[in-house]
Amino acid sequence: MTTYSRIQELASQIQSHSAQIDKYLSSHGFPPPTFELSSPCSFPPELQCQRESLLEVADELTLLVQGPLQFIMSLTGYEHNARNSLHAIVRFDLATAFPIHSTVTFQAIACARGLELGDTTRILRHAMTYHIFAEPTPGAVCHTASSRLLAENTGLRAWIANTLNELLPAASRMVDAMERWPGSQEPNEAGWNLAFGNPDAMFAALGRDETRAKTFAESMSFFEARPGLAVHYLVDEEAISWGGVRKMVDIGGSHGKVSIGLARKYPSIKCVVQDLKKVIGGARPPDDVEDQISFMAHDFFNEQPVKDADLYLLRWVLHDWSDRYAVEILKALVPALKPGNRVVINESCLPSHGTMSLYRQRFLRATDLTMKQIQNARERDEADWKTLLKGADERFQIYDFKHPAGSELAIIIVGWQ
Ligand SMILES: C[S@@+](CC[C@H](N)C(=O)[O-])C[C@H]1O[C@@H](n2cnc3c(N)ncnc32)[C@H](O)[C@@H]1O
Repeated sequence: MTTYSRIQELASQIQSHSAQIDKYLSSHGFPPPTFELSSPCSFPPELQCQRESLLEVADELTLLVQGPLQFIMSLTGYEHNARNSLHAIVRFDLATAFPIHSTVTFQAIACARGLELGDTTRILRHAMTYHIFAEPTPGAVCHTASSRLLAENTGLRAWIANTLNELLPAASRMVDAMERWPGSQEPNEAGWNLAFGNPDAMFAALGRDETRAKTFAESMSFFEARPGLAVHYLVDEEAISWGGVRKMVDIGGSHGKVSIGLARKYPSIKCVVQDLKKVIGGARPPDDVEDQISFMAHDFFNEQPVKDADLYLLRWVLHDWSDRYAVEILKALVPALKPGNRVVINESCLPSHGTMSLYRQRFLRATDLTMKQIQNARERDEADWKTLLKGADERFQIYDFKHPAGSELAIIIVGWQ
């Protein structure tokens, strides 16, 4: 009997997944993916699962074939520079320095942006190793699908700028912050504070810096537009029996995206959107749901003033805070709660041991580290959510953890006894 090694098994799975993807693309009239300028910058959403499976096995194969030594050395020795050429491309706006369909010289790009020729060439040639720009003939530069995306997508550029201006310096000081403030739960004792020599918590500090706050806001708008964060996962009747909800409070609800979605779907629901005064300022509901939505300035560390709601929502709020502060936010809600009320927490839920492949966990675990690096905040798994709620008040009872397929956020339904 022939026995196959793991790398052969993986290679055969790669073959099978790629064939299925190819078949779907060709039978639906999509071109096969290439790095060329004309290649679409994303895949049809129906291929999401198949692509994830392919990426998962391809990742394992790459790591196995590299071997531990080459893999660790590549991560530390050069992969970090992938971000640095991208940083330069965004900072100096190199992707818009020449028309999408033209081919120009390195010199022309350097001149267009007032940069030194040698630096420009080195940055671009490094980026080209990731198929960001190409050099079709010696000394000539043209766009690829990736560099075109950088030229045309302002949200993506804001995302990169925010990540590399704020998050990368914070990440690089995480271990120093761990040494200086071991186990700290304070939002102003994180890598970000050491990186910028700033004694204030990142969100507060950025709020006072108009330019950085604008880039942060644009980058979050871009990030939130991803399909995995769509509000329909929460607004669907399958997630929560919204039909029976008379009044809900969207705590830290920003400009009311969820409430607007709910009000449009359930004409009898009333929603109060709470956020900080500076965020909610002159916010007004859209005309078609103005009778159903109201905005209220409220700091969620203070006692919840709306006492007659039947459901309180915390969407994507608690992961911005360490347990010490998340408990305070939950405690401030307690005086408003009555038996039969529900609290819905819509947040990431880290997988329990053995329930998700290491490859698929990587994004979630990386996000968890980012939360630590910026504010000593965190992502949580089911056990962490239980501990957090019990720590706030024994009367919180978790009824259900829902993980809608395709959603990046779990729906945690909590009752009040
Ligand atoms: C990551 S955003 C989530 C927004 C919204 N819930 C959503 O799902 O899109 C966190 C929100 O918490 C708000 N926030 C931060 N500190 C707050 C506070 N002390 N009181 C009320 N809202 C606050 C922010 O202004 C922001 O709108």
